[in-house]
Order: sequence, then structure tokens, then C-alpha cells
Amino acid sequence: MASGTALIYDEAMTRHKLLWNDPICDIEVPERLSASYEQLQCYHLVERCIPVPAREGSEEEILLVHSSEHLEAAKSTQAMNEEELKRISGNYDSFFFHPNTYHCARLAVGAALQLVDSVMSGKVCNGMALVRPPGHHSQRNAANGFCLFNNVAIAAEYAKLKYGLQRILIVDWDVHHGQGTQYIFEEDPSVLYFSWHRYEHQEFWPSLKESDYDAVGLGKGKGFNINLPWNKVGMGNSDYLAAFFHVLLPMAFEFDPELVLVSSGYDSGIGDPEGQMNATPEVFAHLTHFLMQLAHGKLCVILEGGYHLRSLSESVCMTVRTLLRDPLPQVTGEMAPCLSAIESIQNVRAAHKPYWKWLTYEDTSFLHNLSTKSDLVKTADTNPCRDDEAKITDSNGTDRIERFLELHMKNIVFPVPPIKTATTELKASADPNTFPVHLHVVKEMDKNELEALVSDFHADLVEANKTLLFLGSTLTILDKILKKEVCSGIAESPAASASVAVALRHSLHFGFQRVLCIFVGDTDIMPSTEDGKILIIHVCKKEQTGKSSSKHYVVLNWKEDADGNDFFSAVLGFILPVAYSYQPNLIIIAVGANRSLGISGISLIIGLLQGLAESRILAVIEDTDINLMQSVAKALAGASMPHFGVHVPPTQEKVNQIKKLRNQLQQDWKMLQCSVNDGI
Ligand SMILES: O=C(NO)c1ccc(Cn2ccc3ccc(C(=O)NO)cc32)cc1
Ligand SMILES: [Zn+2]
Repeated sequence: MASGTALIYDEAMTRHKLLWNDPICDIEVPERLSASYEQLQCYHLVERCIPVPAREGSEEEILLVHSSEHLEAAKSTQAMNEEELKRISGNYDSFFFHPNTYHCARLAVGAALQLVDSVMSGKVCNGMALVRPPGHHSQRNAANGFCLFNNVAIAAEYAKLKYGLQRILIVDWDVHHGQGTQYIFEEDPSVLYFSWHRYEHQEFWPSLKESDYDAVGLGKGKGFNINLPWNKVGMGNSDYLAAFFHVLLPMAFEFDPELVLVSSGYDSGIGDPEGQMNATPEVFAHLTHFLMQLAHGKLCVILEGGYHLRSLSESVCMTVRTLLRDPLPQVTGEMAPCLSAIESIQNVRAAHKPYWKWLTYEDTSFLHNLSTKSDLVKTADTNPCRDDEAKITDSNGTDRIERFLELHMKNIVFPVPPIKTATTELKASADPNTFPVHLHVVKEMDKNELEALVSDFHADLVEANKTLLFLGSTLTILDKILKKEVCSGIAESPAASASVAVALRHSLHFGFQRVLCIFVGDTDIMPSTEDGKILIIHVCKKEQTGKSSSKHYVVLNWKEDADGNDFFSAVLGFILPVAYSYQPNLIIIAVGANRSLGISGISLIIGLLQGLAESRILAVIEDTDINLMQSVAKALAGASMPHFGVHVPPTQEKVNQIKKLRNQLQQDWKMLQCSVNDGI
């Protein structure tokens, strides 16, 4: 399993700049690169990465995407004087040439290709390339929107050619639509392109009809182009997360890419003059973390836009520290997407329903009643989707943004414990060197220590000594997590229910306010959850007698069918949104007897939930299948989700169950909302 994060930066790419007065282009400045790199140095992140040099993309590589006319036109600018440069720049929408532009653009292409090679060769697991000029607006035959060559598109074509890849996902979280990338791959089913972008009902640049949600791809490429338009400014963390849970991730997991490329623009972040959005830097850590669960973690992040230097720099740092597998900071803000975001999410899910098995929860019945798309589009009221927050980015927002980010980043707690995962003595058969080095074996607690800990208020749960002994390991590990000596841990137990019940009480006793418990398998002990300090999601085979689902106790009857894993859509479309709505500060994953989920479903839950509770996860395993233990240990250690068999879509009755639960709980857990009609 490859490890390590590549960082590609070359000061030469700062030598492309605007030579004349142009109020539209003057935001794309060299300091975007140098300020980002300096912030990475300031957080000691550069030294933790593996440095990979940039190189010039060759003409042949550029011709993978662009016409020779375009290449020759770009090449000819090197010898031009300012007047000629200004004239040729005027041939394009929002592009400027400098005598160094061509060289810088070739370095930007080469940097992206170096990153692909580093990841595909296994030299590193993932990485980031800080490049300019950016690429996602440039087209086969034209420069556009500050972009000369489409770095990410060339990287995708290069990866297909050199490594024979057949499925590449491009995620474009820049706040502008990467129409260049869309045009290049519109008919290509081997490249899934996802872009969200400020749109405001086609009012915002580049103001294209084909940037709307109904541009799903052409010919064989139908279903492989995903546009999520933001029709208001002020979109925040919860809107971005909802877009991942209910649009991108279900399709991305079904697509099952071999490589993920990110057109990583940070003008979708707070403070940016272009985006006018409100998402804060830590959301990029979560978005990055989700994408690391795909393609065995093979992830190449390539810079696009981002014009507020402080916001850009902080967001770049959030991205790189997540690539380095640091625990994630908590997402701030109310976990509830705004109505405009939900409407866009619903529209793009409906548009893609014919092409994706997993977009099955959507109740698009209301769509059929409407004659034309225009009925879907609400009146274009331009006020931000959340009036209060949007004021942060008002006209004289620059210094206020500086102060906001200064304070905000200080409040972001970075949990960096010495050891990531602790575990009890694992069976001798567990091959020690298959475990990531930072697994730490914790000695059993001795009896007296144990008795002292398991004081009378646990007593009613403790039966024979046997249970008491195993409670030791659960509490031993739990204590290390509670004291922040480790991030996460695995404990074996012959009675997962009892261990979990004790662990839950112990955690509340210790002062935790919100503990999320995912219990997989049969259990008879379910502690009271009335005070809301515990949220239990119980995944089991049979209908649990008596208890029906409520806000803090959710029963998911799920038995994965033999031939594949159909639980992914329930994790992405239900468990994740509920968990992010709850914002737990501790997570307990328990696997009891008769577990009804495959190892991959359990590993995926752990992998995706690691973004929460600052990665504080306690796994309590009753089922002593060593493969399960190893997979859980790897998932906790951040080794990306192993690839297990084919993902099968859930049956209609399972879909209906999720739909019913979603309707029942989406007022309580608002991240579940993905359609406006039943949200009312
Ligand atoms: O960051 C980017 N992309 O990722 C990015 C940022 C800015 C721009 C230029 N731009 C932004 C609003 C706007 C309006 C009109 C025009 C126009 O009319 N140009 O001729 C241009 C404009 C392009 C791309
Ligand atoms: Zn942009």
C-alpha cells in the first residue's frame, strides 16, 4: 500500500503576470502561489511531504487535448512585445499573455503529469500540485478564464494512455464551471466530470446554458457529466457537504474510479471576491477526506482558482494536511443546507436518475407533473441563501475577512495525538507487519485497576468475570481515547453489547456531550438515549421487536446480499448525513454477533466517519474474524478502503426503508434533506 504525499511547487510559475490594466484579470496574481507555499511552510507541512519537481509538459502531451493551432499560437507569444501580447490576449475571454506565460503553462501541465506519475507508480499515495496559470476553462482550441492549457484534462488523457486507465473521476470544486473540461470529456464515459459552480440562473460568468444541471453528457458520455449549479451566493459548509452526500459520492462510488483528479479551485471558499460563498477552509479537509476513500486513495489535487490570498492559503493547508492523514478539524456552522442548494441537488439527481442505479431514493414524482424545466427554476431572487453570514463578505470585507479568518483558524482545534490507533493484543496470527506502523498494542488492565474503574454504576451491566476481563480492554482503550493519548482504538469483546453499554456510560461520565454509536449485528442492550447525548444507529438483520426508530435511536434492517455490497448507498445517503448533522465528539463502532454487513461496508463506515469527532473512534469487535479485525485496523489507521467486490444497488424494499426513515428524520437531521417537496 503506497504511502506519502507529494507536493509540487516551482517558483518559476510565479513569473506569469498581467502587464497592463485589466480589472477582470488583475486578481490572478503570482502571490497566489507564493502565499500558499509560504503558509504550508508556516504550518510545517512542506517538510512532511515528498517534494516532486515540476517539468515542462511536452508538446506531444499538450496535443493530447489541444489543437496544434492552439499550441502554436501559445508558443508564438514568447517573442512578443507588450502591445502584441495585449492584442492576442484580446482574442480570448478573460485571458492575458506575458512573455513567460507559455513556459509557465507548460510547467503547470508538467507538474500535473509529474503528480500523476508519482501516484500511479506508487512512489506516493496522493499529492498536490500548486500551479498557475490554471486550466479548467481552456478548451481544445482556445484559452479562457485565465487558463491556457487544461492541466487536469491533459493529466486524465495522459493517465489513460500511459497507465491504461478506464475510469477517471475529475472533481472540480472551483466556484466557476470548468466548461473547458466539460467540452473535452462530454462524450467520454471513461471520465466522470463533476463540477459545482456559482450560476445564478445563468447570470454568472461564463453564463452558459450548458453549465446547468441538465447537461448530463452526450452520446456514450451521457450520465458522465455532472453539473451542480449554485443559484445563490453565500453557500456554506453544509451545502457543500450535502452536495457530496447526495450527488457526488453515490455516483463516484458506483463509478468506482481507478484514479481521482481534483480541479482544486478555492474561490469557492469564504472571502473570495469571485465566489462570494461562505464555506470555511476546514470544509476542504472533509471533501478531500471523502475522495481519499476512492481509488485506493490515489488522489491528485491540482490548483485552479482562488483569489483571496489568506482564504486560499488556509484552504490549501487544510487540503494538504488531510492528504497527510492528519485527523480532521470539526466543520463549523449549522448543519442544514439552504433551500436553494437542496433545489439544485434535487434537480441534478433527477436529471441523472436514468443513468445511475444508486440515485434511487429520489422521489422525482413532482418532476413528471411539470411541463418544462422552467417550472423547476424558482424566481431569480438574488439575495444570498443565508443573509446573516453573507455580510462577512461585503464590499469592505477584505480586512474583516482577514480578522474573521485569523480568529476562525485559531479556533480550529487540530487534534494531533502521538499515536493514531491503539488496539488490544491481537491474535498471534495477525501478521504484525501487515498493520500500519503506528498501531500501538495496549497492555491489558490489571484486575484491581479494572475493578476501580468499573465502579458500581457499571456493576449492573457486568456479569461473569469473563465479561469483566474484556471490559478491561474496551475501557483501557476508551480511556486512552478520552484522555487524547490516542485517536482511535480497537477492543475485542465476547459481549459487544455489554462493552458498548459500559463504554457509552463511561464516556458520558467522562463529560462527552454527543456520542454516536453504530451497532452492527444483534444486540439486546440499548441504553436510554432520551437526553440526546447518545445517538444509536443499529444495523441488524431482523426487525427489532418493540423499539421503532426515533430521533436518537435509528434501526436499519439491512442484510447485505451474498454477491455484493449494497450498503454503500445507505452509508452515503443516510448514515453520513445523520452523523454530520449530529456532530458527535466520540464515535463507537460495534460489531456484534450475526453481523449483517460485509467487511467493506463496515470499513467504509469507519473510513467516511473518520472526518467526525476529530477522528476519535472506538471499535468494539465481538466477531473474531481476523479479516474483519485487520480491515477495521487498516480503516482506523487511515489506509484507504480496500476494494471489495462489485457494488450492487439496493433492492427497492431497502430503498423504501431509507426513504421512510429519511422522511421521518429529516426535520431532526437536516443533512438528510435532498428534495424540496418533502422538505416542506
Ligand atoms: O477563477 C476563475 N475560474 O476558475 C475565473 C475567475 C474570473 C474570471 C473572469 N470573470 C469573472 C467574472 C466575470 C465577468 C465577466 C467576464 C468577462 O466578460 N470576460 O470577458 C469575466 C469574468 C474567469 C475565471
Ligand atoms: Zn474559479
